[in-house]
Amino acid sequence: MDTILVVNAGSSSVKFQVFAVEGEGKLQRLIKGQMDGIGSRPRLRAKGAESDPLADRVYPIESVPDVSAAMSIAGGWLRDELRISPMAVGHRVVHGGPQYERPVLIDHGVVARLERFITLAPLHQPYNLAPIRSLLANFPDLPQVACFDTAFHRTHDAVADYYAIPHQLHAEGVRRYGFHGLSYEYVAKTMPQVAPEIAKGRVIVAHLGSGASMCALKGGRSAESTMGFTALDGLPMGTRPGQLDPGVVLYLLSEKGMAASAVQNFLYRDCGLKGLSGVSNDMRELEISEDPKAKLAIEYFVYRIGLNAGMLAAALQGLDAFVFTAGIGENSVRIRALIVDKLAWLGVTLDPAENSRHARLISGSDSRIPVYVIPTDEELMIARHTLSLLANRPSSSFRQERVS
Ligand SMILES: Nc1ncnc2c1ncn2[C@@H]1O[C@H](COP(=O)(O)OP(=O)(O)O)[C@@H](O)[C@H]1O
Ligand SMILES: CC(=O)OP(=O)(O)O
Ligand SMILES: [Mg+2]
Repeated sequence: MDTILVVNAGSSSVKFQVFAVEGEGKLQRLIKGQMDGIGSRPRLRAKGAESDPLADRVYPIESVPDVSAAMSIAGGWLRDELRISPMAVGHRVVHGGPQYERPVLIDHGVVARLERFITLAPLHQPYNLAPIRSLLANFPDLPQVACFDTAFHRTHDAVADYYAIPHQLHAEGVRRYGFHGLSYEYVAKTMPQVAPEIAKGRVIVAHLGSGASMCALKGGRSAESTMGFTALDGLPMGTRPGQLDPGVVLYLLSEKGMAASAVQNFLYRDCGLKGLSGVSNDMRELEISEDPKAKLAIEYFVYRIGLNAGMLAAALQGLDAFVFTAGIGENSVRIRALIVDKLAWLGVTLDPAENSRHARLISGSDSRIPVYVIPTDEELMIARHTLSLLANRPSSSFRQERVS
């Protein structure tokens, strides 16, 4: 059976999925798993196509020191116990810089170019590249494809991606990119089945997970995003502040005497919901906390989403639908209700019963525009890209290149 392995490596986990390639390029999910708790309590968990449990194993902390080690344990399990030998591997790579507008087949040159963006995505890029390097070293003939969070946003009007700084810096790549593009692409591709007429129009998608951003879609293409040069900008997130006056960074450097590396760590790991609440970066814990600062963190999160919705509606010159996705957007009844309340000025209303049962359409029957919940699937998007890139190669003969 031909299979594609998809890897989504983060700072403390490696998520993976295996898809079977069926006739006419159809993909069937076979395995969904993750190795998390790297550096704390390493644990491999995986389920089959019917959510049947396939593995749940805990490892000694010293045997899984980093993402590469996690990847080799998960890879060994897939290869040795499940006899999976993929014809290709697709990876989520968060930063593709100005050059990559679409997924690309990986070679050493690609890896070297992507390494340049490590400082622009320190929470993601090093961990995205670690499994790529280790597979390239161990299986040099195995086709690997990099799929970028930034690529989907390359359809912005040029003016949208400038900062008001001297032009030379823009030419060097200091510009707005936008992230979560694989998630937005999946939602944009799903919209025509959900609401064909609206999919041609103006839609705001709110990807609310550990990282959070919003995207303005016009006719299924990205027109604006709340994120910019790095995944720090825009909405407040689990541990990142979102929009911040650069004067705050100057203050930390000059008044607090912090080194640049300390500021980087602070902005990526200690701010956002975690910093503001002092309780947790996890929305579930904030929702059950009685701490007034946890309530403030939720209020701030919702407030900023409301403000940014106004900005994106202006970018689109109107709005035909609003979509929630990712961990918080797909699961939190309360946060969705609070956000819809912030959209009341647009004539948006909620159907509380439909919201409570996580229906696809959660707006009220009198709402001026519909509000949807569309669960995202970045891994399926990566598998689709990987397959189509392989199929379009001039000399595509996968079977010769499989790992044996
Ligand atoms: N039932 C829920 N209620 C509220 N928040 C939830 C729920 N389930 C998951 N989340 C939140 O979703 C976030 C993680 O989202 P996810 O999309 O998985 O992020 P990532 O892929 O970036 O790790 C966490 O803040 C988590 O608390
Ligand atoms: C780009 C980004 O913020 O990704 P994640 O939500 O996975 O942290
Ligand atoms: Mg995510």
